[in-house]
Amino acid sequence: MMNSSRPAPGDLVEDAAVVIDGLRVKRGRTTVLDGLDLHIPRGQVVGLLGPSGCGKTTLMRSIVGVQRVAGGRVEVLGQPAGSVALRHRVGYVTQAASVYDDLTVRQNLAYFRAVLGAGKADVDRAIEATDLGPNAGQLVSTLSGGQRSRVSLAAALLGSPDLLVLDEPTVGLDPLLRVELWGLFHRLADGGTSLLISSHVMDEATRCDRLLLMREGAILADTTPEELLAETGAADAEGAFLTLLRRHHPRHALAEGVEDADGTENGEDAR
Ligand SMILES: Nc1ncnc2c1ncn2[C@@H]1O[C@H](COP(=O)(O)OP(=O)(O)OP(=O)(O)O)[C@@H](O)[C@H]1O
Repeated sequence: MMNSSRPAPGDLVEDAAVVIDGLRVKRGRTTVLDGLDLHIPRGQVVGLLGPSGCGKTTLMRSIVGVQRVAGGRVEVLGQPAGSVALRHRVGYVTQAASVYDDLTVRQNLAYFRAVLGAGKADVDRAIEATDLGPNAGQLVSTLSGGQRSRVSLAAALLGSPDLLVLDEPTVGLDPLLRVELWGLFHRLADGGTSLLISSHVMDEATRCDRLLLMREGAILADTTPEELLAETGAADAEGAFLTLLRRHHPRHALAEGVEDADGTENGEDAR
């Protein structure tokens, strides 16, 4: 079933990395999330996919505890989101690289390691994991966009957090580097880390263990890549997402003229 990982009343969710119950968030005058329920399993790579502005960053900010919420419950690793006990257990990489331009890669990581109180060996481990060895002595201001975002990722790996929340970590990276990063994400998950990774590149969906497809603040599907394709009959994640959109918003302009996975026109009566 598509929503099998959502918590139902009475479900055992102790095993979840994140449990969200009735989350409501307003940003400015907009209600971005309006009663969202979610259950993110531990030790898996979970993709959060959806179009720009659907609320992915807002959801991630709520999970890491930096978003003011209007209602509901967000529990992370058994603690309320944002609690002090989670400070070293949750790593968050925002879309904008949050490292110092006037320090080298290694100096940045040494600084964040000291702030976190992580072991000294962590710096080399993080540099190696993100393939930044050749750039370790380079000032961040002189790095390419992709290299800069890898420095932020390296900083998030310091201290080996139990949950990594990564907001579009592969944007601007070349295909080879993307594949390598997805390999790293899965190695981290194999070692027990839980990862929530947002993207609006639909073909990255197939690289995740589980998928959350989001649209206008709601979770359209909470599933696996295999289930998603089987259930929609689509050939790829993009087609599957369009099929789901049409089911939920049959009159949606986006769907107009788009062919369904079965080759039929996207009219109101196609399903
Ligand atoms: N500070 C803010 N004040 C008012 N509205 C905001 C604010 N930040 C975000 N929003 C609105 O909240 C909605 C969700 O934004 P959010 O950044 O969570 O989307 P997103 O799915 O992460 O988008 P993207 O993929 O483009 O980063 C959008 O409609 C956005 O315009």
